[in-house]
Amino acid sequence: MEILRTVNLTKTYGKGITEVEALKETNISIQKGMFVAIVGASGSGKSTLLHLLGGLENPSSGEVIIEGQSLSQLSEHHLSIYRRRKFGFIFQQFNLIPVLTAEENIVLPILLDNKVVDKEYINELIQFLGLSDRRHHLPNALSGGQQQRVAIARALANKPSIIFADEPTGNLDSKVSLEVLDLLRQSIKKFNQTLIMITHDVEVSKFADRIITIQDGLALQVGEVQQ
Ligand SMILES: Nc1ncnc2c1ncn2[C@@H]1O[C@H](COP(=O)(O)OP(=O)(O)OP(=O)(O)O)[C@@H](O)[C@H]1O
Repeated sequence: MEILRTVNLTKTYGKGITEVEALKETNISIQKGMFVAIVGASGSGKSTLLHLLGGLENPSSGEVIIEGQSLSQLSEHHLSIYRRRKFGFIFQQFNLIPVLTAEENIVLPILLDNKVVDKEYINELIQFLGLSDRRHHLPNALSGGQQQRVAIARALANKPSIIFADEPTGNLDSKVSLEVLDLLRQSIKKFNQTLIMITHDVEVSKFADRIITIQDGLALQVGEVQQ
């Protein structure tokens, strides 16, 4: 089942001599439950594509359609609610709040959304991500891999349908990277989620079910011909 589709999606930054066509007409379709890697050289347009798919930036033209809902038809206010409820974001920087414990960081997005914390699910997440004995620690008492696992738990806490990850293992050594990727892959299967992840690392992209390559702003789904 398709969860996300783009229709002639483009993004241009700047005007005149500073104009950059960061994303050329892109038509991709992503199936529910897939782990999709976006790969390409530096400056090829990976972050631009991820930010458009996740509703963090507006396209210059074209549309992002998620489960039948066009993001551009939502007001700024509704888009931010939609993003908070439907999406999880993981970045290279863990962005944890230093004065909150691991567990408090994980449940923060739920509290900010005025929702009741599903304690059983949070416990399951904490256990699944191997954080049970670290839940009351502050971020600076955690290793890089543990901090990224907290950031992953935080991204999964609101049970998002799609997780967007921008080089989530970029700050981790290779052994820890593989562990984190394996956990991410397992968690999307366990919680029936879709993962869209940027990487420039070929080893990392091997974890994915599908690959979108991007070159000079032109995105192609591997194995599929763009119309
Ligand atoms: N806010 C912006 N204003 C102007 N140009 C931008 C902006 N953001 C990105 N660009 C340009 O758009 C192009 C694509 O950038 P993007 O960040 O999407 O690439 P990337 O593949 O994610 O790169 P990297 O791997 O280095 O992070 C680049 O030429 C970049 O300079």
